[in-house]
Amino acid sequence: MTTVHQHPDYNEENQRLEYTKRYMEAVIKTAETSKDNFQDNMKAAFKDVDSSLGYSSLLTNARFFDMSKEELSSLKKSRLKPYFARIDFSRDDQPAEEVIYIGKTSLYSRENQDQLIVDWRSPIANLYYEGRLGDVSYVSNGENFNGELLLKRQFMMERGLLTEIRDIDLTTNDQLLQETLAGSASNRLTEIVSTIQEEQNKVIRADLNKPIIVQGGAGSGKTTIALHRISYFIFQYKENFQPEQLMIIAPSNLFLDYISEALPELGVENIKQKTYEDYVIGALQKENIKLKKDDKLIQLLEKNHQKETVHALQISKLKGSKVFQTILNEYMKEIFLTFHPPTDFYVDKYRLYKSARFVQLLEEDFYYLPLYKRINKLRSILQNEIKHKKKKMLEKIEMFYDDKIERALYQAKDPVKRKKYVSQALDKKEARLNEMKTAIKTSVATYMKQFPKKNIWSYYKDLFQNPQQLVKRSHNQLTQVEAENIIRYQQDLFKRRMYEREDLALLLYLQVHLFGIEKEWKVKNIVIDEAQDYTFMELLSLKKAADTDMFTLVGDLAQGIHSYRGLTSWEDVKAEIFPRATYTELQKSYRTTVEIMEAANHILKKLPYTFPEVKPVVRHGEHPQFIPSPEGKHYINVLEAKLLKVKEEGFKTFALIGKTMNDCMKLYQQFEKTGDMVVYLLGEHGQIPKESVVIVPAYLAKGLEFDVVFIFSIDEVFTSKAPLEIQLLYVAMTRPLHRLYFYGNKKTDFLLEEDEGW
Ligand SMILES: Nc1ncnc2c1ncn2[C@@H]1O[C@H](COP(=O)(O)OP(=O)(O)OP(=O)(O)O)[C@@H](O)[C@H]1O
Repeated sequence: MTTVHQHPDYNEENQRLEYTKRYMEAVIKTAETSKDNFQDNMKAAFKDVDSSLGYSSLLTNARFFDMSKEELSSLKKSRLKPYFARIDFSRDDQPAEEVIYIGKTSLYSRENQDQLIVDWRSPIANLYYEGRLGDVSYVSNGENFNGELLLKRQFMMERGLLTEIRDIDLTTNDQLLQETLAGSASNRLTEIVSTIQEEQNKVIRADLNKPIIVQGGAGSGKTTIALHRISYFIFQYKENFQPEQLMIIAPSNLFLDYISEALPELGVENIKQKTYEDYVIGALQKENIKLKKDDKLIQLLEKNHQKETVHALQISKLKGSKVFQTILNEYMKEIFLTFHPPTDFYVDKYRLYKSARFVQLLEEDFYYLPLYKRINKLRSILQNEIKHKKKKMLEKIEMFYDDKIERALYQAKDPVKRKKYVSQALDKKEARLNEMKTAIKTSVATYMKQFPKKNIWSYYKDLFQNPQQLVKRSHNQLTQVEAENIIRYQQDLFKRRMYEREDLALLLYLQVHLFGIEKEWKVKNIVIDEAQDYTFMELLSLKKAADTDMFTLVGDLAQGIHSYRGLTSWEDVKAEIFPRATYTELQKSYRTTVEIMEAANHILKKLPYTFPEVKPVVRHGEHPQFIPSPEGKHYINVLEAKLLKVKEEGFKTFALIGKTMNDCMKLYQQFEKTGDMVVYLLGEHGQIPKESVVIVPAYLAKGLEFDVVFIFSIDEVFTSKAPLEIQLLYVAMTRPLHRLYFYGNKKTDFLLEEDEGW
């Protein structure tokens, strides 16, 4: 094996690294103290360096020394590994070749603005991810630059020292990737900037002004690249957007906790992170909403699930489907009609506004506003109108009576009569003026009173009153029976003052169109992980609420365990919600070994419909293994013995995955009773403890990964009768990085064939 010192350029690279580290130190120190100290800090950093190397030429005054807190913090983080790659690029239009060092953050020379380290997100760094040696090009600020890529080099470093230099030529496959993947999961996602693959890079850097939908197999890096795309977005648009204007929506708080570790590394920790429920509850400003437990999946997994469950699932599917878009749109048309005034607007006897004009403003001019906001606008328009005409209207009355009085004064001969007439006219004038003043004060309020004043909750309840009406609103897409079922189901919920998850999207859709939502819930860019688990209506209402179509949707239909309500294809989402979206598929998987992925692919074939096979990057490991488990106390002993063994092998994270939470609780209790090991039972809201053994049901393990996974069965077995169970098993089998064990009574409990050799 060659050592790093044997690389022909070792000395040059080592010096470069030393120089960069020292320069970084001086910059960091200066940023932390005062910019006037830069020279002194530079002197201190290079004090023991041979002056013949020419570093003294750097000791000129810093012409530019501004650094944001974020820049300083990322610079500090990359002290021990300032860069991970170098490319040499000879641009066609320039005589000298450029030597570019690529790192997680950029570093400029304060003296001449040279880039000592180029950020991985910058345009030229794209050559590292996409370029092969030879003719290449890259685009920066819309301009194309052609040239030749002469060198592509990777650096391994430990504690700031070079441990390996690797030159990538046309034939070497990506060893760095292989090595990275062979490492252990510290239970969390990390950044992968040095090993991003070409197909992944395309997603990360895909047009930032367009939505993107990524269908990617298990372990293809969807979560990881979605986070890198945000990081890339922030880098490109840091001048225009605050991180708070970006948002990640993830399936559970557990999942948010899981990804949270990768966020600071990527400089995106300040973005909004929410579950869908939390987002909607926040946007509706209804913290105390009583949400029914979202347990339809769990009920479906129970051995003898009831007819009601099937019924409830059908309702979920309908409520999430685009049929409800039609229903809600029709419903809103009806609501709008209740705001068409039957009469013109009068103040006293004066007609100030025609109802037709009112309707025109409502339906056309203020079309962009939510209904109740339009009504507020119209109220102000009427008030304004009065304000402008008030004086004139009062004057008209005054003039009318003054005129009368004057005529009486000149024309009436009899002084008594005249006096009486004038005094009556004066009284009348006074009375009319008072009437007018009252009308001026009250007419807007009176006029507005004819419109309904309801809140979102009563609108929502009114939607589910009459089955025929619901069928009609659905343009006959719902049958009478379906409509009756939905209404019965909803009224039962309303009686208990409850809502369920599927109501949230519909409520949000109505809220956006009728009342609008506060600005803080509008964002510029949204990333949705596990997007296959969302319904059509959820995605649609989110787009409307956030007021952007700039979505990055990543998901895997093969893992669609919520497909009873969620998506079974991306078609409608692309065609009807995100027509501008680019669609990409990722079929290569980076998480697990060939052996485990093959076994998982084999299980997926049992589904009645097909998904393209996921291809693992070539990394071999042990075959998955079935371990027959004895009954009773022994069960835990055997499991613990195996856990200890794999721990000794150096693996760090372990999950015991069961089919249901019930089975997980049973295993957990057995551990508590008879086991010696500390294990954690993961729930929806938990956090994932580091370097420990966790017990988790398969549906919650979705999206997570562990070094070693045991899929166990105590009372619950996987059957191939329902696609859901096959998908759930597939999800569980694609969680491990290195090892997979099945732990139960018989192989067939995990849909494995008895005669399979393992
Ligand atoms: N280019 C890469 N270099 C190194 N590691 C990678 C790369 N791409 C993905 N990985 C690793 O592969 C694993 C799977 O990635 P990730 O969890 O993002 O996949 P996913 O597509 O979201 O998976 P799933 O759908 O199964 O949850 C992670 O450990 C990630 O760090």
